[in-house]
Amino acid sequence: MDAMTEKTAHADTVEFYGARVNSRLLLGTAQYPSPAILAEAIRASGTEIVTVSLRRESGVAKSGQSFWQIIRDLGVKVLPNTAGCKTVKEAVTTAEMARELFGTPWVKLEVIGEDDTLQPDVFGLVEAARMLVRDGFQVFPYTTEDLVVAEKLISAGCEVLMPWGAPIGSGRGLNNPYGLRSMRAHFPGIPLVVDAGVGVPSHAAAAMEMGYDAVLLNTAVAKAGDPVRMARAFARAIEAGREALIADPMEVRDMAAPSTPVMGRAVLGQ
Ligand SMILES: CC(=O)[C@@H](O)[C@H](O)COP(=O)(O)O
Repeated sequence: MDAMTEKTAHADTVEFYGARVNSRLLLGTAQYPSPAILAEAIRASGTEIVTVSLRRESGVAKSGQSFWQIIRDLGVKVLPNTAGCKTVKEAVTTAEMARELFGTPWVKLEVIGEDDTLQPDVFGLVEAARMLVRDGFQVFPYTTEDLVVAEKLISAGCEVLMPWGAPIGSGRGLNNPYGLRSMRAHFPGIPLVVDAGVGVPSHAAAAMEMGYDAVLLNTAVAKAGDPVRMARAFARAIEAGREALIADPMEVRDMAAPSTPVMGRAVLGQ
């Protein structure tokens, strides 16, 4: 990389609702073996935004306190989520409580429509997004790669979209690369974040190579044998994928093209 490209890559930040961050990795905070490992994984990931479930906070009062202290000490931005909410009413109420508790207008909006896949109820999602935006929230909707739904979310006032890679916790990676590519092409100016289902760093790198602005993940780091090392691996993969995109990858071709040009003919064995 020449000095100029290096400078450009380093100045490469991303903006969500006017907040500019350097790291394109957003990290979930559930299911870590211990609060200490969670803190170390957050540090190793270099993330500047962590997503936090209100249910977890209010459910476990005591560990909730130390958890909140850890997040505060790390100085990262908090993106409260409505994880596990299945109705519009539940999601909106959870978002309102989260705003009060965490003091941020940001909300990662999940309205879950189905238990086996935990896929979004996109009808409820659009309705809840509309209500929350009207109420002053800055909504990060967990959605599918459906372009019609995406248009409706944008009309509702969402300035970021978070299509799923695969079902939450599945680790399957990018189930529908075609759909995700179409979405990127269709919304060139909207920050797009692949959220959920990412299993290994190469999945995250692939999302970045497609032109996604960031990746949100939780289980792949929290459930790794060594979450701290895995957090670091994801950070590097996301940087590599982003750098590759900026570097403008070669065209894919069907036929071979010799990478070593041959001039003349070698005369051997005489
Ligand atoms: C923490 C959170 O917001 C999850 O609901 C998110 O969608 C991440 O999913 P994975 O755990 O599959 O990475």
